[in-house]
Amino acid sequence: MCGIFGLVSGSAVKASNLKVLAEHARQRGRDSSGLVYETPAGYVIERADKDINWLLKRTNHKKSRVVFGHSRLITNGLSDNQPVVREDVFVIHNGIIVNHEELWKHISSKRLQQIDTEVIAALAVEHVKQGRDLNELAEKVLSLCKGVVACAIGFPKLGKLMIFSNNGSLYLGASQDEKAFSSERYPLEKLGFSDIQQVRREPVVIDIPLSAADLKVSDFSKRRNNIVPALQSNLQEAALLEYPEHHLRRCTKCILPETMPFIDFDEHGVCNYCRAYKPRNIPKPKEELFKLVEPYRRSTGIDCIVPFSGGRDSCYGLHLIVKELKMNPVTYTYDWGMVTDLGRRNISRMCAELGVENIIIADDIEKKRRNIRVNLQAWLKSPHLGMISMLTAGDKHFFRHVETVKKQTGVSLNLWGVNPLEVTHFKAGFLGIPPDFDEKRVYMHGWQKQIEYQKLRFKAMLASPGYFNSSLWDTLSGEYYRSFTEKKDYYHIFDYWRWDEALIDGTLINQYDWETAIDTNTTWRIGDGTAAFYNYIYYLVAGFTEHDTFRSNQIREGDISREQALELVKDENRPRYENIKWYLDALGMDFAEVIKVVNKIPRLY
Ligand SMILES: NC(=O)CC[C@H](N)C(=O)O
Repeated sequence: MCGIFGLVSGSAVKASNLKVLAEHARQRGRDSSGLVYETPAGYVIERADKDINWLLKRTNHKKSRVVFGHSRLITNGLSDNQPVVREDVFVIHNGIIVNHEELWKHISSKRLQQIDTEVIAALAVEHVKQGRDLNELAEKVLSLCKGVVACAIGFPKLGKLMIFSNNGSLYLGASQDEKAFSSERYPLEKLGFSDIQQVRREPVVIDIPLSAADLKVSDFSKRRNNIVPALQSNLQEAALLEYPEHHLRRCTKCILPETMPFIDFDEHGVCNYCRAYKPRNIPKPKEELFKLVEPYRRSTGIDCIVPFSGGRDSCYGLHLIVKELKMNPVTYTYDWGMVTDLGRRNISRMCAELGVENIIIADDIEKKRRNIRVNLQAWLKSPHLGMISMLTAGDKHFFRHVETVKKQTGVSLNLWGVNPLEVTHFKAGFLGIPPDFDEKRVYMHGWQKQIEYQKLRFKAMLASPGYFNSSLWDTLSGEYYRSFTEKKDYYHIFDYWRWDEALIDGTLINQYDWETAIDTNTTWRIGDGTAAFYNYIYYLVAGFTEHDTFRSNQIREGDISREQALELVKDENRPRYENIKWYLDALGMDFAEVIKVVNKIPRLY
């Protein structure tokens, strides 16, 4: 999640080395930053709600033998920052402690900050005060905290630094006169360390210059936007959301309605989506996959990359990869500012529980959200169901960074946990693209199709000039990577394991304490901050959502009956006030204003 790093040297640390470590940490989050460095007058801590590069230039650590840093993707406690300080201890932490509120009940000292990381600092202070062995601290922290903890705890008055993790997102490089740690292996390799170890539960204690002086802390904070809005309840506002019943004609076999783009019904009332359907949830023998991955297995270190959104399918996929396939994966997450807090917490839960490293590539979240905002403003001027994809275009860089992660880890095998029943032809259908029933998942799109798509979209963009804004490059380049990067060495887990909803939900919730949403009963796409909003629009205007397409596929697979599907979507299509509000808050848009415009869009029925 965040990037943490540090250098401990016999002489002044090299600025160029520090730059390599900081630059890589920045890839993992850049909402704010912090540094700790040693000076003759003691340890100085500087924190800023700015980029780590800004802080590095501003701070005077040229002569320091010890420098630690944090490049943060803020998940908890907007007004606090890392390193977190309590008394004589500082902590830099990557991960989310999902039970931190609960833990405070068992800590005798008072909570002073909002950030989850503070419990680690409080436990450390308590531990030292009780005169306990420092080595036992790691086990204590890890046994109490749920969720990823990959951290460094500094005790300047003892001349010690301790590092440990419960998921392996921490590496230590050592040479004769220098030690460096980082959230990932790659920057340490770049620095030329030949001796690199992954640090897990067994803590590593490093000597740092002893200092009797108190920690000197300074903050630079100017942020005005709340980039981690909380879920809220407001009955008055929620009442603005409409949920009209309708009596659309539906397919007699599945539940797709007549407003579905390109739908037609035969004389029995069966739709073309049903007629063209080829069952997808019929797994091949597992043994085939075992054979296919055999050449990629390694005796030590990671052997595959698991693209990991934190949603139910990638979470269950990870479970299978570790527990059944017995591989040693690293997860990869792209955070573009629309991963919900719940999604982030579920990533943290799964990685901690399975002891799996998480490589996160976090974009410039404020910028990405600004991009969505200008596109939503343009959309609201000329609402068009085929243009909703403009609001989710920013996440396509996910595909570009798969390649970054392959390069940086030197691992080529990708194992995807993509749900085979998740096909949403209608999104492009509303733009005028007919469904391609043979389409394969994830990595398929030809030139011709792209050109056709871009032409239609360009035409729709002309209806609202606001679309021609600075985000266009981000959209187009993301789509380019999505469609045209050469894809190899990948397999789909659900081609070999049947996708079974009850089993998946049960496993995740019971074995991993996986969190579900407060405003819906579905477990699908609850880690995606955009889904509640666009499904609201689809339902209101067209009378169906993604859920109708998904449940229809389940009917065709013989998994559920038509009656069950109708009942399920009646519940799943209900407007999700809390998440729609979160989405608009994150974009800095007014809920009532936006919803009033959406409510006025002419219906397709
Ligand atoms: N992304 C992270 O690893 C976040 C660390 C910590 N939970 C914070 O908010 O600072």
